[in-house]
Amino acid sequence: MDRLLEHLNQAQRDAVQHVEGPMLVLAGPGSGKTRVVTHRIAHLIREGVPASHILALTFTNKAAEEMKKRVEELTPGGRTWVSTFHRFGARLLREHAEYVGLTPNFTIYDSSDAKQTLKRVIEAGKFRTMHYSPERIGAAISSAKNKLVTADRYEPRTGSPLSHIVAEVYPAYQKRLLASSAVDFDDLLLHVANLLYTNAEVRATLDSRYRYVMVDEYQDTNHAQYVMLRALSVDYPNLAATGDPDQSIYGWRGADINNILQFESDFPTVNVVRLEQNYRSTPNVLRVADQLIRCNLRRKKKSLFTEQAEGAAVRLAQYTNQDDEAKQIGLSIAQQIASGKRTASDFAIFYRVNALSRSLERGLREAGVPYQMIRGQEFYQRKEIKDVLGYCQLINNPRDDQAVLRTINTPTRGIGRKTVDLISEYAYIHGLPLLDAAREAVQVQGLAARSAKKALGYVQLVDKLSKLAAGEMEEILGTILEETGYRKTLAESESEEDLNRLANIEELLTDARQFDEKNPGGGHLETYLENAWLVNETDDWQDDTDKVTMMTLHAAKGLEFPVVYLVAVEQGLLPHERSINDEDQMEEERRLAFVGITRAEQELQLSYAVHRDFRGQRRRTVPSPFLLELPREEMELIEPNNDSLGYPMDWDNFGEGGSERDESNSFDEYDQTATPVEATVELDESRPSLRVAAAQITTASKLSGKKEQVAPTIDPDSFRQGMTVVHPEHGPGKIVALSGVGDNRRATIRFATAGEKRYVLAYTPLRVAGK
Ligand SMILES: Nc1ncnc2c1ncn2[C@@H]1O[C@H](COP(=O)(O)OP(=O)(O)OP(=O)(O)O)[C@@H](O)[C@H]1O
Ligand SMILES: [Mg+2]
Repeated sequence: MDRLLEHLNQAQRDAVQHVEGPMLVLAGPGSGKTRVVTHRIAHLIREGVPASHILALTFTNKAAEEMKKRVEELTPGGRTWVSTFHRFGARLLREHAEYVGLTPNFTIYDSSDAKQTLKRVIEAGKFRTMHYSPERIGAAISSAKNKLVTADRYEPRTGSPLSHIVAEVYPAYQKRLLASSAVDFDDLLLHVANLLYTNAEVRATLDSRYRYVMVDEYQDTNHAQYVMLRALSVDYPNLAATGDPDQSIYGWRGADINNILQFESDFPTVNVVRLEQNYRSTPNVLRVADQLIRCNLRRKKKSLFTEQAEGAAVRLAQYTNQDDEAKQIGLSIAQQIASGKRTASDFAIFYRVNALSRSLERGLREAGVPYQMIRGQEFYQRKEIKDVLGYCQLINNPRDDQAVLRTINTPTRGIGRKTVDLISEYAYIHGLPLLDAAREAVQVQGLAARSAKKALGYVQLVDKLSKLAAGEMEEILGTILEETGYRKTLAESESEEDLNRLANIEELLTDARQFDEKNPGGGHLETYLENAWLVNETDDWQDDTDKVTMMTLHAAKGLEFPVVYLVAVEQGLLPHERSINDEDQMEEERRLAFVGITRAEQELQLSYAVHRDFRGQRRRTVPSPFLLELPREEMELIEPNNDSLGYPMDWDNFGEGGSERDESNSFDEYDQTATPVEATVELDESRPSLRVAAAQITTASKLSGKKEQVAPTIDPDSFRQGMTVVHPEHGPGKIVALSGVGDNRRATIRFATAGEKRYVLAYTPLRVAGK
């Protein structure tokens, strides 16, 4: 048998061998949907379809990379586009930026930059926002964008004061973004969908370029994504979607479950394939999952079977409090590892919101269990990182006003709020980007000559940095740190916080160096920035290290682990408080629990604590109503040591408890909005660059001076940006920037008398000052 089809069942083979026309693979968890996507790509290439005609889209970078890896294993050398929707959107938009009024070097604002911009728009326009926060207004704009309602078509609704405010603010916000040549995350999809919708020529070109479009996790597409996919499947209607409506968990981000339910009416000739065999989980896990999801009324029934043998009973554990929960789970994992039965990477712990992870971290740490927490973008959200990248943004896109505001007085250079306001006003009147307005500072009315001079100094600094744009990333960042005085300011500070910041900056340089190794030759500034902008939650996840994985239920989608712990299955947390009075949202919460449960291969434990400290309050919890929906007769119930509990556990009535609960102090921690922006923070010592290697350099003067002999004894890796080194001829100098790797590692050094010089480190007799 054909090796590609060998490890597939008949239904999977049918899907993989489908070539022309639309296809929908509708199937439950663990049935091989993702496997079908990768194998089908390989099959298409095998059938002679050029790899460049195939586009595969999914939702996280991690999933996209995983797919890319599989496809490369199956068909080495094929160059298929496997990407997230947002990256794909960014790519198309750069190609066609002018159609939507952007420049190709546009900046992508993360949610905090977008929020700042919105705040400025509200302030500058003196909009009467009443009691609506910028967040509320921003969420309403985002929701409109996801439904493809552009600023000029937004209609206020009678009876909705918020919509009247949005109708005023949204166009002003959009105008401000365009003036800065910037987009927010939603725009990446909105602009592209609109472009495809309104420009027949571009649409036809792209439709014919991407003839075979595949989408995994189709149930999570929103309207904008749907329009994009439809537009790319008109002349070549070979759209293949795989998904499971029971796993639709992004309703709050505009995902529209109807996209999958309507697929068959959108494409009447669709080939619908159902996969019914689950290869992931034991029958025990599947029965629990099935019982739960049956309680959703708005769903299509699916059947799922497994040939796996009966496994361990699913456990339902009750703990005294969250510390007990964390401690017991930590100990249990430690024991299983110690007995040799499992390794740390076999385990995953899922929770509804990130804030629940703190006690678990402690529990694992105390039990000596290595773990990694998946928290996404946090690193790129740090102030110091955003500050430095702000300069990069400006080099890449001088119209980016948000980047000017971030950097103009960072580090402090005596440009005060008043100066910035006056320049902003001037920019507004003359329709100029802020940087250009600052360039004309002497003409700004009311601006003191001294302030104008400082503003000009800033402009000159940016101009100087802009000359670097084509360089390597490590060199660009190093020069920014040096020229702006950013590093110096941090290094001279005595505060612990600044030292941490300095360490993060070191890490950024390491990150840049790794990037340069993968993208040699320089000139990749925009790609580097785009990677930083479009980081997702699971990006930092290392699946090759032996650690327990801790993540939110949302991040767990598509993954699988031998042993899964789902914690804090409590009313108000899972289901989340905000969902409790809304049947649709309750169904989505149930789907979220279903996603968590179906990640388990062999063992699953659900748990809740009787008391939980959350957001500074201790309260008696109510177990999740979902627990009542499970087949408890076949589950193993684990009770705590009841001495500390003070009352017996009443399994039949446990849903009734919680009378002590203080409703006014609800669990309203809702960090869903943070999902697209959060980084692995695996304790503190994790980042390699924090361990700045001690510089050990053998000076070349001890050697004969011949290059061949010098090279092997110098360790170019031990030089760091900002270090003071001594050159035998020019004396002491400071390393301004570094670039290149190995024997090609170069340094730009600024000497007190000899000015700036560039050296190949391996061949230059330098020593670290003080050594
Ligand atoms: N025919 C098969 N034979 C053996 N193993 C299989 C087969 N098909 C899939 N698998 C394995 O089953 C597991 C689940 O497959 P996959 O992740 O593709 O399922 P899925 O339908 O995408 O699940 P989810 O809905 O959770 O995303 C994987 O480990 C996969 O390698
Ligand atoms: Mg999958």
